[in-house]
Amino acid sequence: MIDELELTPLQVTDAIELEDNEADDHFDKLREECGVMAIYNHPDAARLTYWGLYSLQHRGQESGGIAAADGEDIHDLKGMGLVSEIFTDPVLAKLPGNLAIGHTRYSTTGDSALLNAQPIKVESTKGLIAIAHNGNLVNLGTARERLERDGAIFQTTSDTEIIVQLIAHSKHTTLVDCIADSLGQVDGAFSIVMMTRNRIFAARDPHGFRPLSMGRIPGVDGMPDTFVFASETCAFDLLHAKYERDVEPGELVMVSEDGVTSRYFNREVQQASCIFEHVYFARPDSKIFGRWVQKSRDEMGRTLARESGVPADVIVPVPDSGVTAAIGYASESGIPFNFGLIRNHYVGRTFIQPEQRVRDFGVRMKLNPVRALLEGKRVILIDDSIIRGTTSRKIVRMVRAAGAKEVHMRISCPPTISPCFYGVDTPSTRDLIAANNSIEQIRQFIEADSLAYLSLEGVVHSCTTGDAKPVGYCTACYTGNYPTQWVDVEEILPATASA
Ligand SMILES: O=P(O)(O)OC[C@H]1O[C@H](OP(=O)(O)OP(=O)(O)O)[C@H](O)[C@@H]1O
Ligand SMILES: NC(=O)CC[C@H](N)C(=O)O
Ligand code: SF4
Ligand SMILES: [Mg+2]
Repeated sequence: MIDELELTPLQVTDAIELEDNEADDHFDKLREECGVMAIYNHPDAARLTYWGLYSLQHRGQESGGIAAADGEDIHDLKGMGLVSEIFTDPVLAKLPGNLAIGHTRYSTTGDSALLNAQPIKVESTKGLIAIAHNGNLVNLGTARERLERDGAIFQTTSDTEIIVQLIAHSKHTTLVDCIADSLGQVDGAFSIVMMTRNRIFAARDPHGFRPLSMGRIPGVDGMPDTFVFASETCAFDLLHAKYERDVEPGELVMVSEDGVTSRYFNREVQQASCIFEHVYFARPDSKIFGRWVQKSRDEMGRTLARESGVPADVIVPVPDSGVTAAIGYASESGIPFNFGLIRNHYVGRTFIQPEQRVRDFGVRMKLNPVRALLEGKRVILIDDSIIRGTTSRKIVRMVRAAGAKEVHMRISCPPTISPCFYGVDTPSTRDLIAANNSIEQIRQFIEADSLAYLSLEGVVHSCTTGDAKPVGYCTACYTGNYPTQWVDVEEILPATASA
């Protein structure tokens, strides 16, 4: 990892002869989101937050931070890079207190810079407030201008600070009213955790785009329980915290000396949780939106096998995100599953940070074929998504070069035709291969023998089947039907419009 970070872009590009448009591939990536974490009432709150962030590292690798409160003050520490690179024992010792919140970031609004790292701490007339946010606010221009006219001085260029500035400028008398009032004024996606010197708040936007769960660690020897909030429940397991429930869409939860209280700041809109969390972002060992991700992905694979099965000798996942769907596909089809592509786990994503002009020859470095499993075989490759198609193209070539007789590509979600404005950094419409090409054209481009995607009905079925109360999902990246009114017109113009 250290060696990679020390490579300059010049050294990387000089050393490798790039094929096709490999040089641009880091822009093809589906960028992750952010992970948030909060602990109430634990003598080692910062350390528990650190462990939680470790489990949420897949949601953002650009920067991380922890703020802790000891009843008197809020201390915070933030840095660029992975949580393991930022937080050591001496660093954690500088974060005393029983309350803490933490964040791991992949930027969606504002540069990837220390300035925009979270938690963001603001001193206001209501006291010190720190916030950590997963999601992306839309239609910010007017709110920011209005706040600036009212005398707000922004410390960052991220969307998240709007929320704390709205709280700081709210005319309500109690802090909880100020928070509820402010959350009612912003549009878009937010799963947030906030803290003051002695309270923790957790809230989700009314559509419930991003996940946020609440758990509890039972107190020992008659001590009070510890409350935990995390983007994904995989963060609870390491802390021996028990999942209690989700923070509901439009809900604001407060934990204080008086216990847990809750109120709704908006119950007017329909739930539209991000279906792509189930497809790609969240870990399969997490329960999000009240449902195990593993269960959804397995069913995506099974449904894909039923919808577009093809005779083959082996099912090969594109690791890591394609693995669970491939297991489902293999069980349903009866075709053996095997790891025909091996992932090098030491290729970290710090290597492809957006503002570094580091050119990505990452696919060949990250994935390598297992010739012994592929030679002479009819192979079905399972991946979760195709964005520009350049990665799939390289993988298909790689598998064929390793001796595969046929290569069939199956994708465990529908074609991605529209960008996301709610916290997932997909490219604009003109760069999404499926927005500008037919499935047959994409098949030709990636050089597969056949290509099929899971249907929209199939993905929704996979994320709801067996649930007593199925949640409503946002599927806008497959349909273009956005749950909020605001979209960036430039971003949704088709490729032909820019020609
Ligand atoms: O259109 P493409 O350029 O082919 O992009 C899509 C690929 O990128 C993502 O994986 P990623 O490499 O981010 O890694 P992961 O699956 O290990 O999370 C996604 O899961 C696809 O594999
Ligand atoms: N990906 C995210 O959830 C990012 C949160 C916030 N919009 C930021 O850019 O910092
Ligand atoms: S547009 Fe796609 S990625 Fe964005 S919130 Fe909706 S389903 Fe998720
Ligand atoms: Mg992948």
